[in-house]
Amino acid sequence: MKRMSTDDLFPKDYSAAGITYLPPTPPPPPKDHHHSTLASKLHFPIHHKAHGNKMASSAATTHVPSPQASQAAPTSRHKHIWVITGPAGCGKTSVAEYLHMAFALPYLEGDTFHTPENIAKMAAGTPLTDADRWDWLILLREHALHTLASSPSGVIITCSALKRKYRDVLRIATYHDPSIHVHFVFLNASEAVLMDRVRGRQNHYMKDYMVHSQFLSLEAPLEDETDVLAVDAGGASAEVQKLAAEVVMGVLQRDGVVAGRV
Ligand SMILES: Nc1ncnc2c1ncn2[C@@H]1O[C@H](COP(=O)(O)OP(=O)(O)O)[C@@H](O)[C@H]1O
Ligand SMILES: O=C(O)[C@H](O)[C@@H](O)[C@H](O)[C@H](O)COP(=O)(O)O
Repeated sequence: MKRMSTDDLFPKDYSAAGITYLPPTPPPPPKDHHHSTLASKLHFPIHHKAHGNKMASSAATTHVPSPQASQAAPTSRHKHIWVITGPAGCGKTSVAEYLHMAFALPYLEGDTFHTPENIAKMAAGTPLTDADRWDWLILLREHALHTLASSPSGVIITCSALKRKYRDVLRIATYHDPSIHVHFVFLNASEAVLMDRVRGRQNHYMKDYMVHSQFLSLEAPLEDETDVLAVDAGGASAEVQKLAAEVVMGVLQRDGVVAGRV
């Protein structure tokens, strides 16, 4: 694998490094059906939509900025790294694009930080090993930190972060600056649901038969991972996006955020 230079880590031209700043278009309307089965491995309260669920009823009252009206980003006491996590097909990209618009925060797409070797491996149907993932995770963490320098209120990144030790690599971001807070928005849905979604996705190197390997690797977050915000990702895109935005907004409100114009 190619060794990283400082220029690779902190390039002048972000687009060349795969950093995605999406254009200001609203997310597409929902086009799918609700599936409610949850991964049995999860040890956490999960944020559901508001149907007789205690967690959801408080979330339902949280005001979330609409994606079309997000010019004024909320200001925060802390620098937040929002890691949108979960196995392939759980909706990381879809949720990250929504949060990017809703909160006017930069967004780094984790898939674009893989080496060509890793992409070729996954495209050929071979799951990555721990050794394949370390440099990817570190690169993503360093880019998130670099992005915070110009966007101090926060940055959104997508990263499957399937194992606890991978999440720990991202948590090291807080060593650099105690005002940095890392949050994992864990999108929780069943293997069958994700298989269906990945099967329906076009032009992506990750094929549906890779979903099983992702679940074999998955170490769903434990209760002591207090920086995890678990969201029921089994529903339609619009529902999942809204639940994710609500948990983010909940943190920002607790953080004493001054809400921007919404
Ligand atoms: N909640 C959802 N319900 C149905 N389809 C979804 C949902 N979220 C995303 N999708 C679709 O499923 C596929 C995988 O979603 P994506 O956001 O790329 O997941 P990930 O980034 O986690 O691999 C895409 O085709 C996307 O449009
Ligand atoms: O969109 C997807 O299908 C996923 O995001 C997928 O690409 C993936 O999860 C990785 O980036 C591979 O790395 P891991 O094997 O560590 O998940």
